[in-house]
Amino acid sequence: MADVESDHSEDSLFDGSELLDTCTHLQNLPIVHQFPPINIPGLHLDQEAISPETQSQILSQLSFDPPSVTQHVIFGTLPPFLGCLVEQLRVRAQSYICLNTHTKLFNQVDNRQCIINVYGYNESPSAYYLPQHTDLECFGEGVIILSLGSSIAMKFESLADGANDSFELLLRPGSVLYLTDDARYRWTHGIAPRTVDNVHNVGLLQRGVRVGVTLRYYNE
Ligand SMILES: O=C(O)CCC(=O)C(=O)O
Ligand SMILES: [Fe+2]
Repeated sequence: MADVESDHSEDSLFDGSELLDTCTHLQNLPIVHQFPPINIPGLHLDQEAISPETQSQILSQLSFDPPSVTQHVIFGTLPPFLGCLVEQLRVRAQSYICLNTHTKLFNQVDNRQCIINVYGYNESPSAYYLPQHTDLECFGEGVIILSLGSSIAMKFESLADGANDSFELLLRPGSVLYLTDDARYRWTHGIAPRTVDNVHNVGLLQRGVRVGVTLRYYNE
């Protein structure tokens, strides 16, 4: 009897109650969609826009020192490693984004602003947290979000009175999310503080270190 008890306590990662807590926690995770589950004007997700090689090249140019330095901000001319990529995305997006929207995203006279954030630099859920928000008006309409390094779920919430609509969308490494129109102004976006995503038709995906590159225009 004594042997059985000591075997159990030494080998088990969880006691019974912790295991139950973990299962309940996983069951309560929201479903993360691989594709937008509803049609929101101005929401475009290009799942495979940036090759693994280009992602690595960009990541090799960036350094962070978390928790004090988790962000870089660039105003005006983009460094060549980003400028070349934006030019490739501009050409690529012509095939599936209409001219009016494409102009909002890629052909404005204002200066560029680019903000680069690292997520998941430690094990804490809060290292992934981005509060729900709409981007400030001064950034103009077209918002481009590149995801590098690891997948993450971005949450969208409708601002329409009483609508209470929300969903989470998987942003894979190498994907590009474009926000204009309703997606830019009538829905908020953010990232829930979690370390795991429960992805529809895939299952649980552990979040890793992700770098988000957000490109906008800046009208002073
Ligand atoms: O880093 C991201 O993925 C998104 C950042 C964002 O939404 C913002 O800077 O406004
Ligand atoms: Fe944003």
